[in-house]
Amino acid sequence: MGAISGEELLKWEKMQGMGAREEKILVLVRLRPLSEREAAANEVADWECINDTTILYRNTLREGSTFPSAYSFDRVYRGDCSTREVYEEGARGIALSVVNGINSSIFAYGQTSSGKTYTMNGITEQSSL
Ligand SMILES: Nc1ncnc2c1ncn2[C@@H]1O[C@H](COP(=O)(O)OP(=O)(O)OP(=O)(O)O)[C@@H](O)[C@H]1O
Repeated sequence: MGAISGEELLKWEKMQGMGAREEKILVLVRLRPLSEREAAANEVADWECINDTTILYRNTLREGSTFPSAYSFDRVYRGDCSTREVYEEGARGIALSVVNGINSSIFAYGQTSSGKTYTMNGITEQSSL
């Protein structure tokens, strides 16, 4: 993994808004692309990433639900983002902060098949490169 540089720490603090000393929890959301099976069944994604921090939820199941809801997070990764990008921007700083003696943890939360294992295995592989 290597040591964390001052530049990386600054970038990490910037991502957290007011700075790492004030913000304790960072919430990153990664959307996964539709699987081949879902695409073959003409399913559509209810979630859409509209910028780096906001996702829209369109409830296609509920009739009369025409207005999408917007949710903001510290960082949102769209379905075509690579695991490398998620690692570099979202996880590397946290992993390396441990080397600097900062207690940190990364955990994945989401419904079944949302990509927790894929992402956590992927960032672990990236960190060992
Ligand atoms: N970003 C992605 N790009 C491509 N495929 C993905 C991505 N995320 C997940 N997948 C694929 O989607 C499927 C479900 O992912 P995964 O097993 O990681 O989900 P999970 O959240 O760990 O599920 P569970 O809670 O059931 O263990 C897998 O086949 C995985 O390869």
